[in-house]
Amino acid sequence: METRGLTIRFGGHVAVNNVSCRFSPGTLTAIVGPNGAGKTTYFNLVSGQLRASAGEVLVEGEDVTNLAPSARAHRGLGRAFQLTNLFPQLTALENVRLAVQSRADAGWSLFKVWNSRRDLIEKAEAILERVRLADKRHVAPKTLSHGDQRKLEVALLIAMEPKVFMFDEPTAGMSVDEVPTVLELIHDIKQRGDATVLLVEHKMDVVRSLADRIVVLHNGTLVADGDPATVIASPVVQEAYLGVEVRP
Ligand SMILES: Nc1ncnc2c1ncn2[C@@H]1O[C@H](COP(=O)(O)OP(=O)(O)OP(=O)(O)O)[C@@H](O)[C@H]1O
Repeated sequence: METRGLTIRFGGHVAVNNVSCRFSPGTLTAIVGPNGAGKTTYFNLVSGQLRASAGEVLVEGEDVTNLAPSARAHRGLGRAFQLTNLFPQLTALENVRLAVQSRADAGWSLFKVWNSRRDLIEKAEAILERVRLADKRHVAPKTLSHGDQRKLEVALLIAMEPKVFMFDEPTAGMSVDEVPTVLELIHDIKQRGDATVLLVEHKMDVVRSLADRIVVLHNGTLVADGDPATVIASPVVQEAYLGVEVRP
């Protein structure tokens, strides 16, 4: 996935400013920066929730800039959303079943398709197992703990088999004991295949433990890009992101 000169203006304010960046399969890139730096807006531009004022988004060389979010999702851009795409009246397993069916172009009927496609059932169950939710398969999403809801979001994303996984602060609001599992799942996604993983994250310990590369945004502009140790040590990050005053 690649963005070229990606820019959005809100009135006179440039929230994302001419960001050109290429992300490779098998790599987890953390996008960091202070509050209001433009990280979530950049994600919105990539996934299509916002339309760019200028620039392009490319997936495997194809320009998707003018496509709606659903069409971008079909091209392989997968973004984890907080339960907005869940069916609350269905169980965790049924939700994953529907996502698996949708990916297999097997339609949206839960019963008709389900009885004839044992392979899809097994796939949904394997995904729930992979995200450590097998024992909660028959539970309604809203009764799950916050951490388990996040795991279910990851399950739905895995079911869609995207080329690019996008996580925006995946551990936000989670209790301390729930964090490691979700981080493990994200690590596992990167390890398993050749997925491109993008992570917006404030917590530097999380970034350090997961990222192969760090991109820093500041006032909408890309100000640093490289391997974690180099980027974290760079004066621009010490000053702009960590708030350390750097003197010559
Ligand atoms: N729809 C909008 N209309 C006007 N301004 C917006 C809109 N969306 C974002 N902005 C502005 O764009 C800038 C970037 O916001 P954004 O939420 O992308 O930052 P962020 O880096 O994700 O911050 P945080 O870490 O606090 O989530 C901010 O100044 C914000 O106020």
